[in-house]
Amino acid sequence: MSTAAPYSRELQIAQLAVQRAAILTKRVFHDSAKGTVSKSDASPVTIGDFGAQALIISALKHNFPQDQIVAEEEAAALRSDGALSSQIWDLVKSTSLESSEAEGLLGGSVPDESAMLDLIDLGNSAGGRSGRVWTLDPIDGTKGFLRGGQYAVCLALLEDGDVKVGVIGCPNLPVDDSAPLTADIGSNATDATGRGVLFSAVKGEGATSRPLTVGDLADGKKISMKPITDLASASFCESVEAGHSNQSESAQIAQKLGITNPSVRMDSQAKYGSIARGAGDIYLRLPTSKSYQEKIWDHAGGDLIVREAGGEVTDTKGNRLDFGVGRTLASNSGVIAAPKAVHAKVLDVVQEVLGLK
Ligand SMILES: Nc1ncnc2c1ncn2[C@@H]1O[C@H](COP(=O)(O)OS(=O)(=O)O)[C@@H](OP(=O)(O)O)[C@H]1O
Ligand SMILES: [Mg+2]
Ligand SMILES: [Mg+2]
Ligand SMILES: [Mg+2]
Repeated sequence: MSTAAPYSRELQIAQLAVQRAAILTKRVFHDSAKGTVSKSDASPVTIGDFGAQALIISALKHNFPQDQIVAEEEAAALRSDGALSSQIWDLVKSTSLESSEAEGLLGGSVPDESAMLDLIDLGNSAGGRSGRVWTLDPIDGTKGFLRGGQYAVCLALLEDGDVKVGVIGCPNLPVDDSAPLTADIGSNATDATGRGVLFSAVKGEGATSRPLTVGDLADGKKISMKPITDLASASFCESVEAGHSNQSESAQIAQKLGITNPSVRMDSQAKYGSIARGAGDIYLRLPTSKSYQEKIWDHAGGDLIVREAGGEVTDTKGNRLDFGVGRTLASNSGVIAAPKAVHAKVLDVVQEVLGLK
């Protein structure tokens, strides 16, 4: 007698929900009016972020009504801006998967505009150490999205603070797992043929990649990090924004490790997916300020995908990322992701340069 793979239903719903949301974000990218507004921390949010959040939460509520949701966006700004809200509603009501069977699994369309706003606000849970919590970044790397660079639609399931399922849709990464890591800022690579990848992982079951929206969900191929023995040939990636990661410290670390390639700067959790499939080797995110706390939706899926592909992910103190303390990674500082075989060496140099040892 065969038993279903663990979390198979959660994985299937998460993959379909991310696919549908990614279709919405691509529609927004090709539309000149992105409805960009500036949030209180001066970061941008677009109708794509709001629309993708509404569609994914709708699918989660339909399938897992008891689960908590921690998502990046909230509807407050839309409740006081009817024009923006109706722009998003136009998108949400007209975006669906081609397969009616898949649409049925997601619970079909959102009933009306007011329900859409309420769905967006269901992402306001506090998170924490107990129970099932989905964490969602409808567009990770909004700045990358706006400039035609990398961005990702990110969804993960935590159970008692532990990541069990991670799904990351990257519309602008090459499908080919062996394509070299490139910074493609402003390269107009968006939607070019051969782009769009869906990374997935279930705890204990490994990590996969597959084309984002083409083919059967069962088509996922196992991915693993590149076995590296010689750090001199390693490639490392980091944020585009200097305010998100200390790039002068990372350059010193790379030099001390003997890495000769310059860093590849790309937005979003596409960095985690890229190293998990061996297109790159190391992801460094070094804190720029003591006060900024990383958000759980910026890391949960990527943390699992890299670890299931044979990597190690810690903060700069060497601790595993702790997703059970709320909406942020309040007890962590920075991120160091690398193949298991070299992680300790990388961490050692990080701590030396940061004066942590
Ligand atoms: N000060 C500071 N420090 C560190 N991180 C920050 C900071 N401010 C914002 N953010 C979060 O960074 C998310 C995108 O960062 P990335 O490194 O993936 O991309 S980027 O190259 O920096 O754009 C970005 O995600 P999105 O808002 O989903 O785009 C933010 O959640
Ligand atoms: Mg944001
Ligand atoms: Mg983000
Ligand atoms: Mg975001």
